[in-house]
Amino acid sequence: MKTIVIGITGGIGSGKTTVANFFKDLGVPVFIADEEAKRLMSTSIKLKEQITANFGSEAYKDGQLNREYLASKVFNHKEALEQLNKVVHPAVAEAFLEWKNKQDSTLVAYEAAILFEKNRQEICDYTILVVAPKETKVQRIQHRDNAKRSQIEARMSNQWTDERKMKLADFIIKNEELIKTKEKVQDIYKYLKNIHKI
Ligand SMILES: CC(C)(COP(=O)(O)OP(=O)(O)OC[C@H]1O[C@@H](n2cnc3c(N)ncnc32)[C@H](O)[C@@H]1O)[C@@H](O)C(=O)NCCC(=O)NCCS
Ligand SMILES: Nc1ncnc2c1ncn2[C@@H]1O[C@H](COP(=O)(O)OP(=O)(O)OP(=O)(O)O)[C@@H](O)[C@H]1O
Repeated sequence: MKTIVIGITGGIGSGKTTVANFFKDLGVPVFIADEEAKRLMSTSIKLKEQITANFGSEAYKDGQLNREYLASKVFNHKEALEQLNKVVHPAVAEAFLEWKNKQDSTLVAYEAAILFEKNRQEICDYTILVVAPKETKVQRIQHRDNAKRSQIEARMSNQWTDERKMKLADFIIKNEELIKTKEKVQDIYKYLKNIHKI
């Protein structure tokens, strides 16, 4: 039977992982691209070599991915970010396909910050865009990661605006009140189960 892929995306701090976790609670297996990217960047010899060649040996500290260093190199330099995306994204895409084939579920979810930007909706049957006001997103990330506003805004500037992404999404979740977000996830889940007779 065909596996139905729900793509979950949204800007930094919108609440993608929160939405993905609500799907997980309903039994939907979730692939988190950010996490898989970091796992591969820490374990794949080929990726490690490519990243070190492009960004220098500081990209790894004691064998571990130096996230702060890489973030400082890429989020204010479009070409550097493109360079990193070019080596990491194909590896993540391959890992997703392998993962998908192993799932014993008709519905699976693919959560990624960068989805429409890289035309990854092509691998999804449905897409969900998670949105929240800019100030809310900044405050969530400041609170969660103790990040500076300038660092958050640098990442935002490498992502499409919500308005641009809204035109492409099948479902939009306005993630403000958590209980409403949870209900919306349940509604989408029921709708998909119903139309696919799962
Ligand atoms: C530079 C890195 C090491 C910084 O790691 P860090 O733990 O600080 O951030 P993390 O990966 O958890 O991402 C947090 C948020 O940053 C933003 N972000 C991450 N990667 C990108 C990107 N390529 N383009 C735009 N925004 C991005 C997203 O909003 C994301 O949700 C990491 O973001 C990275 O390797 N990014 C490039 C690979 C990538 O695109 N990963 C995302 C999914 S494939
Ligand atoms: N509706 C909400 N109300 C209050 N806090 C929320 C809500 N949604 C998410 N949060 C909190 O905001 C932070 C960011 O949420 P989450 O990690 O789900 O976002 P994300 O889009 O996956 O972030 P990132 O882009 O950094 O990966 C988390 O600390 C989360 O607990």
